[in-house]
Amino acid sequence: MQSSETNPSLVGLAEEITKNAKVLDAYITEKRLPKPTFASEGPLVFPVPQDDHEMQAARLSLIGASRSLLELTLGPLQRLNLEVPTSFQFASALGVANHFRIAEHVPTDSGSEISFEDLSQKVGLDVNRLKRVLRVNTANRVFTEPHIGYIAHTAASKVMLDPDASAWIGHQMEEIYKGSARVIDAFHKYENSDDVNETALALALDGRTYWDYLEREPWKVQRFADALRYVSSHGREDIRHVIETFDWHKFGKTTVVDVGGSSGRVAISIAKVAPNLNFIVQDLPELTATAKKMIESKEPSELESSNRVTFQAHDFFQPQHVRGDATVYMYRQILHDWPDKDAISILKALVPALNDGDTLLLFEAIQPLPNTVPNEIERLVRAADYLMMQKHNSPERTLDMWMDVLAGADPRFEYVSHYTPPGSNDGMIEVRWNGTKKEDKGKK
Ligand SMILES: C[S@@+](CC[C@H](N)C(=O)[O-])C[C@H]1O[C@@H](n2cnc3c(N)ncnc32)[C@H](O)[C@@H]1O
Repeated sequence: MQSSETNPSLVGLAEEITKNAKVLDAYITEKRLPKPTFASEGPLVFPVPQDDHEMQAARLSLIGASRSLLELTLGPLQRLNLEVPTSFQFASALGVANHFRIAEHVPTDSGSEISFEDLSQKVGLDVNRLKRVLRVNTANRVFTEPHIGYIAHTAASKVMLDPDASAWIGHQMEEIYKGSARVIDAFHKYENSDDVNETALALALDGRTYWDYLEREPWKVQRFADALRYVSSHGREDIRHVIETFDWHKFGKTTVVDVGGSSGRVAISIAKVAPNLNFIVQDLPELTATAKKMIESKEPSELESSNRVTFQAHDFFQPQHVRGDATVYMYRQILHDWPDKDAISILKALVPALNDGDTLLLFEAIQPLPNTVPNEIERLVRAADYLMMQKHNSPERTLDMWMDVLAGADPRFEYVSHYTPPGSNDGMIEVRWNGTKKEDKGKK
């Protein structure tokens, strides 16, 4: 790490901010893109395309330098004693606003507003509580109070009008957030357990694993699928980073089994760019039923690719029964939900279906080593790993950790390649099944 990163000066950071802000502003002006603003007409996504790596790098530098400048200016004491604790109050108040669907009842026309009293009637929340919750949000630029007693949208509050974005906030604030609050309790109670039942989130969910909890509350299955759809189509989690850079044609005409494929969104996206591939999407019975309904309601334009996608209920701990037609088995963001011993069991359950030369694709984040990526990325990847610990007692894995899981499952899994596209959180690890390897070993 450069000393300018560990010991930056206020002016040096301000200059870096100015330099990158000018680059981005010139680009936005030249391309006639909408200017970023807090106002309700503002774009919901920073108006620079994801695949413009140069502009995204300028943006990342601007965010990084801005955060460093803010943290230095606050000073360590104010940052840790005030800024960090206040941030979870903002998160809580956002969760309340989202839960009561307040955004849907605030008029969206530019310049229009609604009184607290009228809003209280519409959302069914006591006016005093509503006012206090919303004023935390307005201080965070989610909604605004242009006149005392009246509420209007900002660009940020309009995010909650997207049902998938709202599902994501609901999943985070009504499920994940509860687990974050129980980490200390879980550490005391379960010490160094790596059991999926003994997590901070399980403590918050009456001892149930997240998947058990979902199974008993079907509408939350739908919300989780919607939340995944949202997060997988934005920013670093956008599945297109990997899908559009991977060579799907090399498999020829074949069937891909997407194990734990949720509502089939990833399979359908791949089917669009890979006309040679058919997909079987496997998931828990509740999700599979939901997915089938979602497919039926698809736009005609989506149907061409979704026709090549079928659904099957399958528990991935049970032996894989799709064999023969299928030569590729894909697991996207599956094994990161499981501690090593369970991830190994999941892969062992695949082995009976494999023929020599079949491919296993692990479509997963490959965790970078500390201090090898900009702090802005480091924050995200470490938070993701911490979340996996709270939720499933599982880790986000480095490449070496992935290799250990594969070796633990079966020595006949042979590493072929891995990569993480620029700007992507997801990576791809390609593995080939070498069915003759064990026999060779046996002859020795
Ligand atoms: C993090 S999600 C990933 C979903 C999908 N692959 C994607 O990338 O959007 C994990 C998925 O695993 C599924 N799942 C959990 N336990 C399962 C099991 N025992 N058998 C099959 N699927 C399971 C969940 O229902 C969920 O859809």
